[in-house]
Amino acid sequence: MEEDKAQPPPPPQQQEIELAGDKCKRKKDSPEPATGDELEAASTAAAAGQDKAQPPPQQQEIELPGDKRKREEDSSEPATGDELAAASAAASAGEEGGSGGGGGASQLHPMSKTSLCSYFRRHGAGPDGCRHGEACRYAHTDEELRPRPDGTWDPTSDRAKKLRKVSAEAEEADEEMVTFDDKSLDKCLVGLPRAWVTDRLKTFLQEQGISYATAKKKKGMTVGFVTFGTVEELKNAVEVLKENQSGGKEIKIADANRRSHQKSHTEGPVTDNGAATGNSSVAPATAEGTPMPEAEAASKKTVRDAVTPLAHMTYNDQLEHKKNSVAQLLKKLTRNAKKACPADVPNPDWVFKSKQIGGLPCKLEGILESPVIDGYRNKCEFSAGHSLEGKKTVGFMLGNFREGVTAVEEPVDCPNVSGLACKYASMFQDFLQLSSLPVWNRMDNSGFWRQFTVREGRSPPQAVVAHDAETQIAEVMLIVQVCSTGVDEVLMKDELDKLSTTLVRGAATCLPPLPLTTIVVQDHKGISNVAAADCPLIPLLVPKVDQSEEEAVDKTRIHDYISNLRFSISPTAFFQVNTLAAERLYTLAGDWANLNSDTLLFDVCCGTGTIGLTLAHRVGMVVGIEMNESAVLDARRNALINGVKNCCFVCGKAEDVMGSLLTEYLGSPQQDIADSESNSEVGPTGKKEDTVSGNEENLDSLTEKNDNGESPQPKDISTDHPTRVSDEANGGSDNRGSENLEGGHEYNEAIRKQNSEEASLINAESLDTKAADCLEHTKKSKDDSSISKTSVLPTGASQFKNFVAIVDPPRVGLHPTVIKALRTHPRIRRLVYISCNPESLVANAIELCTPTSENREKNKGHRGWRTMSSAGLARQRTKSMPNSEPFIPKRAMAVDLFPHTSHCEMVMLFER
Ligand SMILES: C[S@@+](CC[C@H](N)C(=O)[O-])C[C@H]1O[C@@H](n2cnc3c(N)ncnc32)[C@H](O)[C@@H]1O
Repeated sequence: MEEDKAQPPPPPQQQEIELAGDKCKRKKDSPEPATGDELEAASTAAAAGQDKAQPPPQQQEIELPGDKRKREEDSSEPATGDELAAASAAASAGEEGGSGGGGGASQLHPMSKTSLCSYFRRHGAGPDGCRHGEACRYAHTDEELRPRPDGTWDPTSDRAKKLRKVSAEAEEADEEMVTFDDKSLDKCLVGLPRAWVTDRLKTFLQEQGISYATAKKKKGMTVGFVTFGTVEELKNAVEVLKENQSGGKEIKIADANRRSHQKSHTEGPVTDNGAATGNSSVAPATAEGTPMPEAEAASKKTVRDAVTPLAHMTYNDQLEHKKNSVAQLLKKLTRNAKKACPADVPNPDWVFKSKQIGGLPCKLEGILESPVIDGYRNKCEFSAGHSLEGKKTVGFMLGNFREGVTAVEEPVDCPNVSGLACKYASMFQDFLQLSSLPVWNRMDNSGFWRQFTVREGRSPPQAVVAHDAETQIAEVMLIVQVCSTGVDEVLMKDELDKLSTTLVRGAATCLPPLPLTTIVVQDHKGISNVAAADCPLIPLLVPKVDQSEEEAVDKTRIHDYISNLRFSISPTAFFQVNTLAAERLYTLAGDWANLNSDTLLFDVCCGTGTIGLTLAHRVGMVVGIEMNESAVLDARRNALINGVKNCCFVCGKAEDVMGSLLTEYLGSPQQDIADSESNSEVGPTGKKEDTVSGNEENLDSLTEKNDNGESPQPKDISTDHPTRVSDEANGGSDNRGSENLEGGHEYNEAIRKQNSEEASLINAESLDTKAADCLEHTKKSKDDSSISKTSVLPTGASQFKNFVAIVDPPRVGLHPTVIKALRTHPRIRRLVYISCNPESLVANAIELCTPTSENREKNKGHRGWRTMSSAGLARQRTKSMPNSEPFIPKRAMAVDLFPHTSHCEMVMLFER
């Protein structure tokens, strides 16, 4: 924080660092007085151990908790050890002060009997020992010992030793002494080498793969201050530092609080994750047009630093940096699995072998680079807000709102953003200058214009002439997020029409003209940044001559290509932001999954079906699971437009449907595989046909139920689709809150139309038998219980021999229920985990790979889970994991989908 230097040194009374639970003053003559921006450190964790390597007195700026040995200068009470011996000797020479002696408790000096008598300890009573007997002011036994006025015990006493042991054990068991909360990301590092300067600290953090927002080392002190961008970054740092010591000395992280007078004057942490993705809601801290507060103006962060913090490195260095970070995180898996392994079970082999590969749980095979390094993002979410100068701006936030940073700056010089996206952002920004409606103010949650998203789709691969990412963009979807609360409908419609005209004209007048496929308005009335999936969408159709209504509806989607398949993408569906790198990612996952025509592949968190569909030709059948209904409709449409017939997609939360789907397709986890095989007979086709009792009956009843007594007909999936769309299509209640918007009706109508259009296309004939059965099955999968009731094994499902799951969850990772279902189903032998957040991958992997014991613990509710690290929580959960064969981590590879940022995808193979 450069600006610190400009500030005058604080008065001596500000030159303090407070460590939690123990206010310890720095010496006033400290060689490095705390500057005005100094953090007041409140440490709960710094305590134990730090006092072991105390510097010479003149260097000891900080006393840490546990160092409570400070004595009043005028105290007549010596400490234990030599001082005590000396004092005792003096006492025995007749210099007894007035404080010792016997007498009743009421007359006791407050320090009397609060230290052990070293003479008595060494020699007992008698001529060479303590001659004072009961009158001795020091305690002769632990029983006689009294607590000191501050509640502590003589540190040499058994009692104190026991307490220390207990607290050390508590610390070991509960590493969460640091607050893990996104409101307390300011931390101090204790135990750093004194000689280090800030740059050395930064290098150290980088070497260890610790991401952070800001770091500062106090010269000549053992303390540094680090502000993390996210709780994940903090948790990683805690884990890594526990393992990696500097100069043989452990570095501890402790909570630190900014001095109150500093709070409004320090820069907020800026996360690395590229504001490009989601630093959406932005508001000016001041009235429109008023410059930002001094704190923000003082910020020297550029939007490039905020969005692409690695852009200053060469691409090779970026890759190296990411690979190292991933390696550090992977080591956590080994450590935690070892820690969580029950006492009555030996550590797994891979844990033993990890020593040969530097603590890694398996080989890290490197990092796949992105085929495109600049302008690769096919989706940019620009915030609408005010710049530092108070200008209405469309771009990226410079920092976090919670830290008081609300400034938005234009996306200049952010190498991950395409020129096309910048041009559209600039058009929208120009429009805002003249709009009569205000930009969103996050301070009071008011305003109209909130966010502007540019989504790009590329030409089919055969049409690509040049390898410049920009020239491949063939379709563009613009999503304008507004908040219609309290806004006059006529005015709003007028403004949106004007905006549409501006964007269409702007695109046409660019040289060369910019593609523009569709403009959609999203009406988000909530406070949070992220709009709900069912937030009303209003198409502002791009006017085109001779465009039929049906085509216009279709324009609310764009298309992109992966592995020569065409993907239709609706406004809210997830699609990897770096399409070409995603292609590599999916291919790698497919290669590791060891697929063949006997494989039934579960594509968990499948989005628009990208993974399952691109791998469908390598497997017997794919079952995709996804909670976003638009994405599921996209996935089904994508299967259709690419002629893929062996995929089906289930709409539901994986945690609600996974267990039942596995039981449906693979049989119950408890059921012995051998039994199930012996229960199956080989049918006339040579395929095994399920003869598990009850299935036929259930099949009959299902047929009955479905057909209502009529002969089987292709189903309109919109009529019994388990999601809300189907409810709407059935004339059910529409809770999208869009009835006040003409366009809301229009879009909902469009959705209905799409659904029935798809329904007429997706029928039993267009899919092969297995997938059609799956579709039938899906219709029953509204919730877990309904799935269980529908105990129909899809025709042909029993023919598969190889059951593989490829999971690609969101940042939080897989829900524990999904992990448990996958782990406890013995027929899932292979699992490929694709992760955009190695931290949550590690947590999930701990649960997948830690051996379990026959004597499993009951779930105790995990008190304190809110403050636990994800790894700590995962360890706790392994204790109640049903006894089951653990997976073994086999190989891992990082895949760089996000050049210039610190983010990285990972693929990891687990087998058993
Ligand atoms: C990282 S994306 C992966 C999507 C897809 N595999 C792809 O590569 O395009 C994660 C997906 O998981 C979905 N999702 C999030 N939570 C889920 C849950 N609990 N159950 C099922 N799907 C979920 C999201 O909607 C999103 O589409």
